[in-house]
Amino acid sequence: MTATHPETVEKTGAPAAAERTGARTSEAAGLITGARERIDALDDRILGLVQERMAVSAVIQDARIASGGRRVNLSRENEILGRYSAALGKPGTTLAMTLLELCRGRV
Ligand SMILES: O=C(O)C(=O)C[C@]1(C(=O)O)C=C[C@@H](O)C=C1
Repeated sequence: MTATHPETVEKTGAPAAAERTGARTSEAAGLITGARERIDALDDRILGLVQERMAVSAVIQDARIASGGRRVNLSRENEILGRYSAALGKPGTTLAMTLLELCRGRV
């Protein structure tokens, strides 16, 4: 919870746009507010895709385990880590490891 300076609180009780965004002009505050809406929409899609990935991964793991195999397939994980690393560098590797943990749990 962040404190709001009393002068920035409008009658609605909502902080002014400048306070919400950190901008020093109303133009910048308007741009930031619009761009944040786009980011929220993108994050909604990313979260939906992560949940979809988890569901597809579970289908694969369940089939492999039911056939007598193991939950984890390290050579496939290395392929995935390589793709994320090639696209995004070291943080991509971290992101891929987080996705894999969400999909198959901790190993
Ligand atoms: O591709 C597989 O074989 C999967 O089981 C999916 C998945 C993944 O989420 O990408 C999950 C666990 C495995 O260790 C490797 C990859």
